Amino acid sequence: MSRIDSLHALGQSLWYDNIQRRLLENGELEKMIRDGDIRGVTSNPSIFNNAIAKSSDYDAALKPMAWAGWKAEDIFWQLAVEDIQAAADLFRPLYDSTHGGDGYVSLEVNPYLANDTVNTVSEARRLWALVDRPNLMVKIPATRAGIPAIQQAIAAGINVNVTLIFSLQRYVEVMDAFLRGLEERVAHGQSIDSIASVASFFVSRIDTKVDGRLEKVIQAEGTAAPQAASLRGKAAIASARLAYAKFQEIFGSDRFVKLKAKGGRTQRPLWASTSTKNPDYRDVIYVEELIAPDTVNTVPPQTLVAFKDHGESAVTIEKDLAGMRKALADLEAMGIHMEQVTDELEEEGVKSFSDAFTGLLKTIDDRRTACLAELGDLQEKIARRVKNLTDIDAARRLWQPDPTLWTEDPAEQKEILQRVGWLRAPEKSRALISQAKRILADCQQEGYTHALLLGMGGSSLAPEVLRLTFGVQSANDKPGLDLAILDSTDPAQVRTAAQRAPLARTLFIVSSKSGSTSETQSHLAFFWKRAVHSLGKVKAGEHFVAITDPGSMLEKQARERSFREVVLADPNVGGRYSALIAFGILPAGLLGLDLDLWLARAGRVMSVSTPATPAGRNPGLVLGAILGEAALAGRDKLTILTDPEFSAFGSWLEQLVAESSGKQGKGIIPVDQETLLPPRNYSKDRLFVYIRLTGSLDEQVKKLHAAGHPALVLPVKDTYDLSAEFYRWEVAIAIACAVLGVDAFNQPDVQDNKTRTQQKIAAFQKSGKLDEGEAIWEGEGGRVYGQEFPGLNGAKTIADVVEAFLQQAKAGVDYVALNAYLPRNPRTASKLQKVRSVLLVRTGCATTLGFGPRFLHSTGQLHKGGGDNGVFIQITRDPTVDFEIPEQGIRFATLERAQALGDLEALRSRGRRAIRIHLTSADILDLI
Ligand SMILES: O=P(O)(O)OC[C@H]1O[C@](O)(CO)[C@@H](O)[C@@H]1O
Ligand SMILES: O=C[C@H](O)[C@H](O)COP(=O)(O)O
Repeated sequence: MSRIDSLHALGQSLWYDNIQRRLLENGELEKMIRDGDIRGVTSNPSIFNNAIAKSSDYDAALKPMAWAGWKAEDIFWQLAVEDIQAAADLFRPLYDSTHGGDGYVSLEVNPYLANDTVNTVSEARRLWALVDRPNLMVKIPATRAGIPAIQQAIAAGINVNVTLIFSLQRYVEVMDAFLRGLEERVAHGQSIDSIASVASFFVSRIDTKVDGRLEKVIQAEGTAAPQAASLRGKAAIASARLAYAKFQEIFGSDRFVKLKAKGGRTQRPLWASTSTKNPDYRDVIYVEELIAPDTVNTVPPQTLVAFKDHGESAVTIEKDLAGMRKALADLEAMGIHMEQVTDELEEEGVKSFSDAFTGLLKTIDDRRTACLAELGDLQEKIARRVKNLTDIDAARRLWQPDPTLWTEDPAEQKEILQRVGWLRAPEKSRALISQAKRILADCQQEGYTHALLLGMGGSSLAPEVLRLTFGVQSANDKPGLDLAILDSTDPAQVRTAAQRAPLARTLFIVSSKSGSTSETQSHLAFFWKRAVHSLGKVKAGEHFVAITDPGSMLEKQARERSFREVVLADPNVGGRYSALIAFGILPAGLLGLDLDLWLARAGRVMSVSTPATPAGRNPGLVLGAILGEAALAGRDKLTILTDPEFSAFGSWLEQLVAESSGKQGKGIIPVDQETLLPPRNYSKDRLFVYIRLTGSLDEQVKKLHAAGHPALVLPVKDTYDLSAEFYRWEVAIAIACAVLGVDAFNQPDVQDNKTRTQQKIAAFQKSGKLDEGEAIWEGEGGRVYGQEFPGLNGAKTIADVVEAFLQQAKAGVDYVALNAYLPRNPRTASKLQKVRSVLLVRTGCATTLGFGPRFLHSTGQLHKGGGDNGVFIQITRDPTVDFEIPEQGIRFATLERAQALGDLEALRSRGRRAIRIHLTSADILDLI
């Protein structure tokens, strides 16, 4: 039997005098409950001050409320209630199994109200309703004004933990108030069997004060000094033991027997303030000396550790009661009057909790102000917008979904009804965990080492972010599969993907919601043929897994070819919102991620994104309000900054933001991976967002703030918070689109590009060549296609062409998009990044970089459907390798070029400023 079990066997429950978000989030509190260490939790304003002011645990939760314009006190109660609810939920099984005997969590009323009966009662009612858990105890101080409040709260059916009890006399009043409350209920025919209460008798503080007085007597070295010395450390235990005797008397009386017959429970004494303050005393003295049936002892962390290590259990409460009485009498005789002592303690107790509360609110207020500064000139707009989103019931309408939140168009409305399944993904996707684990375990056992995911946009971006963020993790004591993605038709890139892993050890994941995406179908054709060729048809199937919507063409193909597994996705989720359903979960599992933790992190954000959450606390809703308002105010270039650990995140976010918002001439332009320059390089069209893990960009972000740029800092704790960010941003974008008045779930301009590409391929299949059109410029190293523009004729070099073309770009309004139909590899990317930085400084415009055809499934929608503020430079080059796409009569290079031509044509059909620069012998760096 553990030391704590022994204590419990004697009738004393140990509660924990501490709460902290970290303990709730990292499973520590849950473990303590499971291990039987604690049977309840108490909090007070000092504990919350300690928890909030001395940690960064609450920063992420505090931000949206600050941005939404909440006051410090409202922020505090929201945070406190969340912790109390979470703890109460963890204790619920204990509460249920003990039929309300234990498993309580206490939350104290506002300490400023300690002398105000009426407001204490209404505060108790407010907290009871707000926390809404049967195992809550509302703490009410046993001040004079508190006594009637206790009675009224009990009569109202509220569980009460009476706090700050120091004197025997007051304790008797507390018990009386409790009984009166029960009696009142009985008189009104109300039940009393579920009402629980404890009376917190504060112990160590009595010794601290009495010992202080004794010390003076000892210092005076008079005749009373030896007796004073012998009385040190006696007053607290004596008072508590006598209090217990009163408890026995009152709860053994006929008065209580009557109530008991109606189901009334005793109001257990709870020994509070039981950490040892004087290091000369045993560190578990206020536990060991007060052990009794029907009691609770609430201990802070250090006392719990000490008791677990060396606490001794025996019923001690009745030990030497006569001696206890004598000790108190001796103190009186010495002029140390307990009534005076306890009056002072009560007053000081109220003051110290009020001071802690004041300090706490001040800390929250400082943090709130700092958060508000991140909004720059958007502050008022955001507060107004969040209020408006509350008024229009945006969260409920998102979850419902009510399509009128986004659109009046009946066809769009119909589609939206099947597009918000992702909201419940953190819960629903739990069903996929065992499947993902099984596939990984089987593959590991069969000697697979690699996976290649074939997919575009929403079907590939999240898996790639996962691979880049987490690397290959270990699962089942072996590495997970080394996953790569292929989302390019560039032949060199197809080759790289094919060469990366030996076919015999590679699992191919064919990922497509629609099942018919042409790039994915081409990749499937290519790799299927290779697999059949080297492994034979039967074995080839074992190397393929499909993730797709039920009934898709891909499902059919996969079944016909006997794929190892066909994972059917939730059809009520659109591609770019699919990171937390099968499209993201299976790859995450194959990489070896801890899927329980992955979904739990997203689940935490989900729990504060529901319609029941106040709008200001909903992290995605507030972020959406900011994104939408910023765009309306001309800050439509969402510039994504991250610490290196999160650097891949932006490529997923690009699609979510651009494809959701970029339509009907509106849109938010995601700017990812742009080199961060000093603030003078930016205009008023920017909204920066910094996903902060280590703070490597703190200094630069500070400078942005100082220069008046809005730059939101979103703190993350570790890489597993990525799932929480996926979820937060999905809500945010859905809300931002509502603010902008666009349908967040369709991509009306993507098809045009596809159709033009298909036409070009059809023409190629007839004539054997692609019609590239007439070059508008031809010179050393390359050719240029598109609409002529001023300055072109005088251009001698490609750099001159670029320079002249970009004369059209308006600083602070336009963005310059570099769209490269080239292999995406580090060398090419770094050259293009260099070009990008030069163009940023030269034009004063935000710059983006996309690789075709990948970006067509990401930012492509915005390029065509968004505002006319894009200036597009396409870059193409003839490939050095090429492969046939089986059964399609074309090669990859032809498909890639047809896509580039279709893209340019689609842009120009909308009057966009766009050229294609075809590099013959010139290098990418020759563009600048
Ligand atoms: O999963 P699928 O159907 O292959 O689609 C891939 C991508 O293509 C689009 O439908 C259009 O670009 C995206 O929305 C989507 O993520
Ligand atoms: O409910 C618990 C009390 O608030 C707590 O035990 C006070 O302890 P202290 O006297 O150590 O502050």
